[in-house]
Amino acid sequence: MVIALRGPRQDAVPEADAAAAGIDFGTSGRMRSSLVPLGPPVSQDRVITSFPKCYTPAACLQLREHFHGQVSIACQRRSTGTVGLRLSKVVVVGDLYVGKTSLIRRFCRNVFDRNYKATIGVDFEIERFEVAGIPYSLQIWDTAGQEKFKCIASAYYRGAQVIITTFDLTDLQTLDHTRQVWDSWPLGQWLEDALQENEPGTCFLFLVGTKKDLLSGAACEQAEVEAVRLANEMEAEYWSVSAKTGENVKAFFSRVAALAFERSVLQDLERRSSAWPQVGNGDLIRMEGHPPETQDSERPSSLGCC
Ligand SMILES: Nc1nc2c(ncn2[C@@H]2O[C@H](COP(=O)(O)OP(=O)(O)OP(=O)(O)O)[C@@H](O)[C@H]2O)c(=O)[nH]1
Ligand SMILES: [Mg+2]
Repeated sequence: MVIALRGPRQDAVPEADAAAAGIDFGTSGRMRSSLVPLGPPVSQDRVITSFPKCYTPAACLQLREHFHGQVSIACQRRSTGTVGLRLSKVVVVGDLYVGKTSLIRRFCRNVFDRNYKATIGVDFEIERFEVAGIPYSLQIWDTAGQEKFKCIASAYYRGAQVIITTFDLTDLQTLDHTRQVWDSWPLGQWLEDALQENEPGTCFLFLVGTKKDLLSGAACEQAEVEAVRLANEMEAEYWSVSAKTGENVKAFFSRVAALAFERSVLQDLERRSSAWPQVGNGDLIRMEGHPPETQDSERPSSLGCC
């Protein structure tokens, strides 16, 4: 089977950097290592210092204005484990022609092409950020909307931290379709594939309305009422964007990066706290005196992000 997969653009991950970081793109463009290249500092517009705001409070699952306390402390101490070395996976799904590729290209390359070129199979971009002083990278997967390519795309959904479900604000059939897909979960097409490949509750879901530039303010608000309702049902955060004008695109991906980063750090803290080495079989050692005090702030209590 031929898998159509295009790799990251060469200027994003220069081969020399990739080799230094142990990344091998081979001839297919497919990356074989999850190490992040040791490149130059990330560009200024990828530096996230404060918790990015949501699009609207009604469409948002969490209104916090700061990073989780444990995450802030871990970042200050630069004890975020392997988070800065790994790639977090973001998968963009939705009907054909809704603007998935355009959205990703606007963010990653700051370009917009009005000509439609259907995505064949899957494609990905790697985008480097610095979040709260820690390097962080997203691997953003663009999938094909055309039915005949879906089986290829579904193989790449595994391990996603974020699923971005897109629909076209000017074609509400694509929102209806998203609803049908959601309502028929666990049997509904692309969301089924994306969610089934991942543990329940481990992915952030976003619902994104595209082509905002083509609607008047009033028409957009009208379309958004329905979309926000569905987003709430899906427990997804809602955004409206335009790849053509770039409206909300950077703000949206900053939010995606910050939420995914925060969860990665919390998961890493939890993993490390549960992986303390145990000596012997665990019931032969008796502690005398008082155990050393542990600060509550150092102990991750849950993975909850609110
Ligand atoms: N005006 C406007 N047109 C857009 C916008 N986003 C995408 N388009 C246009 O919509 C068409 C489809 O965009 P794509 O990004 O290729 O759509 P896609 O979802 O990737 O399609 P598939 O790869 O087939 O699944 C193209 O002609 C784009 O130029 C937008 O924000 N505004
Ligand atoms: Mg596409």
